[in-house]
Amino acid sequence: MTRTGDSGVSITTRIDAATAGLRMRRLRQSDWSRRLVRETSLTADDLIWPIFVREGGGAPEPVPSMPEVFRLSVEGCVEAARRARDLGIPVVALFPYTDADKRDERGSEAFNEGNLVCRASRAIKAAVPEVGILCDVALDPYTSHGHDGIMEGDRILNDETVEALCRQAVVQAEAGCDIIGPSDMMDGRVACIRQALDEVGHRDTLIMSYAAKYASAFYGPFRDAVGSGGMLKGDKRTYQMDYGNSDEAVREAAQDIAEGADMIMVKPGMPYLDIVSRLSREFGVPTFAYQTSGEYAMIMAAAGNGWLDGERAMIESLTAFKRAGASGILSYFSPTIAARMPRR
Ligand SMILES: NCC(=O)CCC(=O)O
Ligand SMILES: [Mg+2]
Repeated sequence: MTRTGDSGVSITTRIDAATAGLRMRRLRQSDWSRRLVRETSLTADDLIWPIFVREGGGAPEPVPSMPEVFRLSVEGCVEAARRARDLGIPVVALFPYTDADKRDERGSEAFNEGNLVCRASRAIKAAVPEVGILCDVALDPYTSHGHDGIMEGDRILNDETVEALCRQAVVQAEAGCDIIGPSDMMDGRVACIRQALDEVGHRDTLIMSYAAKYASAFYGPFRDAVGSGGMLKGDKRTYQMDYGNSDEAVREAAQDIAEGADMIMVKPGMPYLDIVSRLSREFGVPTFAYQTSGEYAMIMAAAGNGWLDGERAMIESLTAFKRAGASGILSYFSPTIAARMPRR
């Protein structure tokens, strides 16, 4: 059938003339052609799975604001690491739930070589050595005020905090942690941590710096998960970045790379894809994105209400990180996704 416009010229002729015969929809007409030309795809190799560890044994404990996410015993973490290995997920990231009675002003529990993260790390290394372990370096899981550093009045002290972070990094590396993830946003911490690790012989321990970590509303459920929700006094805007800034992220990343970061990270993820894209292109250093607890909770809540297809939304969101230039993603969806993904 030939349709004609007002002038009597066929629409087909007009479109062909205007597009020089190029019809973009040809490539989208079937599943095989879409698969054939797809530019970006996701595999289990792209995933880092953040897990929450708690004291005691027994069943996994649900995190109310993160449906289907649980706080695990040390033995549960070992099970999770086995699952990661079986699913082809290269790395698990450990986050401790710390009871109020183990927290203090200076976050001393961070240097306890028998703390939860260290015990979980040792247990995983012993049982599942083929899975990488990432441990955050920051004091917030251990401070009574919920800040990432040491406080004086209402100020977070940079240099005193960096000294503490170096001790924390060494304790974690001693416990088998493969990747140190400084998430504190103090200045100069990457160089000091690198030096501290090297001095005690941990030259091969990697550093993935949270280079551009924004002061964000998207961390809310995570703070519940690790028990710092109610504790935080004020906010983190004097050390985490202002969400209006992009050039500043470039300067932050340049600094961390110059100080010895092997990999960099942007956090949060979905609202900051422009930053992921900019940093990955600008530096060509492996760049990761953290799809935060708030992003996870949004998708899960909407899916739980039947407002969107959760399965499709999670795959789309994670693929978008790769399209933006991320080498990989820290995501609470990791095991669910990996179970549905082809292995490279
Ligand atoms: N340093 C780790 C985090 O702050 C995670 C935040 C989140 O998942 O919301
Ligand atoms: Mg910095």
